[in-house]
Amino acid sequence: MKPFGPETGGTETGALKPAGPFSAPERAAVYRAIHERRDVRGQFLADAIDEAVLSRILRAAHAAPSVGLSQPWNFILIRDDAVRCAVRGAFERANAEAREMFEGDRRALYSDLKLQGISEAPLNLCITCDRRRGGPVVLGRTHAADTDLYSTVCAVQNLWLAARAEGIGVGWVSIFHEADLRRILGLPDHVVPVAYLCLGHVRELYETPELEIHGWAHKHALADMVFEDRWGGGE
Ligand SMILES: Cc1cc2c(cc1C)N(C[C@H](O)[C@H](O)[C@H](O)COP(=O)(O)O)c1[nH]c(=O)[nH]c(=O)c1N2
Repeated sequence: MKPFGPETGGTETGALKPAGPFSAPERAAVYRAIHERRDVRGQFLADAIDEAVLSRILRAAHAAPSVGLSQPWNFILIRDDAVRCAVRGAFERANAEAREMFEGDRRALYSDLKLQGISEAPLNLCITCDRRRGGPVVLGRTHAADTDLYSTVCAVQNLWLAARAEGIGVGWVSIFHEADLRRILGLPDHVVPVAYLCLGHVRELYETPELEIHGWAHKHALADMVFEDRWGGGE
């Protein structure tokens, strides 16, 4: 079988199908994936990810919504140690610079944080956005140029949630000079590296975000984030 194909679903008949709520256990599973998803840096097991599992989570990413159905993403699967080693070097360079951007206690705390699992994770994956995908004028992007990037992030989130359901941990690493990633991965100028991800099986995950555990940041209450009708709640 060709890897990652063929597509299933999508009858293209234009027929509607029932779309009521999921059953209670199905809903619970969806919310569980959402609430138990974590950014993983240090819990990766060495076991390779089975191709069937990888295919399912890539298919979930590829099912994401995209502006004008442009599907601007590509998935670069990185297993070569030489490539990872170069990416790890790019991270170390940027991370040393990042550390200097924080002052005092924050700098010390930053130094203690583990912010990537590039070498430990059995698979690295770069999800890119082709800014030319769909041609010069894309429906929905005519007045919002960055919607191709937003679409790609939708694919990232789909993959992250599907991975959680499969017992695969995902860690997003963004501490790079973009030019370094471009050079190492051979990206053309019109392709943006949106997400560099580390993937691998995990047996355990933290219950709360690691940055919260280490006192770097805390989760905000939903009630503080919801406004009515206009910014700030309309006082
Ligand atoms: C765009 C983007 C970029 C990054 C991240 C996330 C996102 C969305 N995160 C993970 C981030 O720190 C994490 O999502 C939050 O701390 C919340 O934790 P949970 O994802 O809920 O575990 C992240 N984590 C990390 O250790 N190194 C990194 O470079 C990044 N970069």
